[in-house]
Parts: sequence; structure tokens; C-alpha cells
Amino acid sequence: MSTDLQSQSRTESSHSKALSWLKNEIVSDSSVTAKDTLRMLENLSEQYSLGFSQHQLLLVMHHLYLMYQKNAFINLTSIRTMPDGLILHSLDSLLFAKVIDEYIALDSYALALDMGTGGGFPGIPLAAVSNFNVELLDSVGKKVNACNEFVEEMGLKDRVHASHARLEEFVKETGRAFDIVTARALAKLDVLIDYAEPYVKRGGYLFFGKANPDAQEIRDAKIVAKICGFEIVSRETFELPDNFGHREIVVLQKISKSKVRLPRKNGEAKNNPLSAR
Ligand SMILES: C[S@@+](CC[C@H](N)C(=O)[O-])C[C@H]1O[C@@H](n2cnc3c(N)ncnc32)[C@H](O)[C@@H]1O
Repeated sequence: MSTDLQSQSRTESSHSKALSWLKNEIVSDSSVTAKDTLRMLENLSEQYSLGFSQHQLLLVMHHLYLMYQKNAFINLTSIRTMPDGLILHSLDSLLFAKVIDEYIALDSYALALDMGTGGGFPGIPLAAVSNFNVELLDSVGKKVNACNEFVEEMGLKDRVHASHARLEEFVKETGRAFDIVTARALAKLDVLIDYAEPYVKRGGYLFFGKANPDAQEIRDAKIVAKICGFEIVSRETFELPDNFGHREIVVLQKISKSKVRLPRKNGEAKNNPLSAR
């Protein structure tokens, strides 16, 4: 089968799974049906000019729903209701996809790594709206198992996979392989750059989501970016609806060799930051 036909048949199979799920399910907040939630996401998609198809949004919702089901057993999110999660997890992750598309087309077959993915944010929504091959990484085994269950259930297993490892160690298995590295709610920007450097190809991009980085965090990020061979190419800002707050996605490009040997030992990036040298 040609790659296009394989990809079309994969899309059809994940579409029918998501549709059969939508028909039956009532989401965790008993006053809101899955159909209502999909409508909310479609409205948000329009409001932020995201341009994703209904099928893609359905997949994004399917992930959120599976994540909330699993959250009853393992701690994946502290955001209690599905409508809040829709904004703070799904929309927030889709904003990454919107920004990434400006640098690497979502319909390309780029390789992406989501560092410290937790319940799969932003990596799984990113996979749902792209053709990317996505590696999700987390140091907590239960979260990794949950993510692998989600992508199997969503029909994305052949191009999305979660691995259980620390960022400081996973590079020994994979090498410098990725076009894109993402992270949300993992660490300060300087630490994220330190973690990500061994994974991204020359010319590749880092996309880091922050609530509101202060001037010191940006100063430290600039210092470490220079040491590690990156430049900050953009800082995209968004206001989430209903006063859910400010979001910034910082975009960096790998332009030269790192001046220090990375990765460093476990915990070094946080405990002995390059920005303080
Ligand atoms: C606050 S959670 C954020 C999860 C997700 N990115 C989100 O935005 O919802 C940070 C995650 O990073 C993982 N993590 C922290 N340090 C890590 C490391 N050194 N290597 C791999 N994962 C790590 C944690 O286990 C946790 O799941």
C-alpha cells in the first residue's frame, strides 16, 4: 500500500473509533455531553483561527476524555472539570500546533519529541492535528502506560509512542533525532534548553509553553541558548478565554554546536544551571 493510502486508511479507522465513542459517552461533568464539549472546542477553534477539521478536534476531545477517565486512578491533572480541561489542556496544546505550523508544516512527516508529557500534553493533541511521528517522554511509568493506552484507543499507535525514561538518559537510546521538541509545565526555559539540546537536529526547533515568563527567566534563557547553540526566533503570546490567563510559546532554533557537553547528569540542569556559570 502506498504511504498516502496507508495514512488515509489509518485516518478512517481512528475517525470511526472516535465517532462511535462520541455517540455513547457522557463526559465526567454530568451536565455536559460529549457533543456539547465538541461544539465548545469547535467554537474555540474558530475563535483562535486554528483551522482544524472536525475529525481532528474529535480526536483531541477523545484524548481529553480518556485522560479524565484515567485521572480517577492516577494523578494526571488537577484541573477538575472537562470544560476547564478543554481550555487549559486541549486548547493550550492546539496553540502549540498553530505556532509549530508556521515553522514546520503539520501535514509533513516530521519527528517530534514531547518532553515531560504527563497525560500527553501537548504531544497527543499535536499528533491528532498533524502527520507527525511523536515520541512522548516521561519519567513516571504509570503516566507513560496511560499515554500508550490513549494512543492505542485513539488509533494513533503507529505514529505516536510513549517512553519511560529521564530526559538526561533517553538520548542514549535515540540520539539526536527530532525536528521538533516541545514542553509544557516542565521547568524554567534555561533548564528546558539544557534538556532538549541533545535531541534536536541542526536547523530544528524547540517550542516551550509558559504561563508568564518574567524578565529574569528570559535573560537566563538567552544565556543558555547561546551556550547550547540556539537562538530565540519568536515569542508568540495568547490570551486564553474566560480569564484563564496569558500564554506564551517561546520558539528557538538550533543554529550551531553546543559549547558544553550535553546531556549532563540527572538533576544537573536544575541544580547547577548553565545560566549561573
Ligand atoms: C507538571 S507535569 C506537565 C505534564 C504535561 N506536559 C502537561 O503540560 O500537562 C511535568 C511532567 O514532567 C515529568 N518529568 C519531570 N522531570 C523529568 C525528567 N527529567 N525526565 C522526564 N520526565 C520528567 C514529570 O513526571 C511530569 O509528568
